[in-house]
Amino acid sequence: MLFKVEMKVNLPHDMPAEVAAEIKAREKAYAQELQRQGKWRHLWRVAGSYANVSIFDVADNAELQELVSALPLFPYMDISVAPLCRHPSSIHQDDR
Ligand SMILES: O=C(O)CC1=CCC(=O)O1
Repeated sequence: MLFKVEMKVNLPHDMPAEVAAEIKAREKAYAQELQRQGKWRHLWRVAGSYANVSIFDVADNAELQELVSALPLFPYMDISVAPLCRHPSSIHQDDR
C-alpha cells in the first residue's frame, strides 16, 4: 500500500546543537535503510521549510505506524498521512 506522508520538523529552539545533530544523523541512517528496503520510496524536501513529503510503500496501516513512530525525529514532528491509489492516467507500472 502506498501512503503520502508529510512530516514537519519542530526541534525545540533550546535543544543543544550536538543533540540535534545526533538525532538527525540517526534519522538519516534510518531513512536511508528504509529507502534501500524499498519501503520509503520517495523523500522530498518542501522548499523553504523544514519539512518533507514522502511516499511509503508498506504492507498496511500497521506497518506504516510502526516505521514512522520509530523515526528518531518522531517526537519532534507533525505528521499527516494520506492513502494513495493508482491514478487511471498514470504511465508508471509500479503505482499500486
Ligand atoms: O529533514 C527532514 O525532513 C526529516 C527527515 C526525514 C528523513 C530524514 O533523513 O530527515
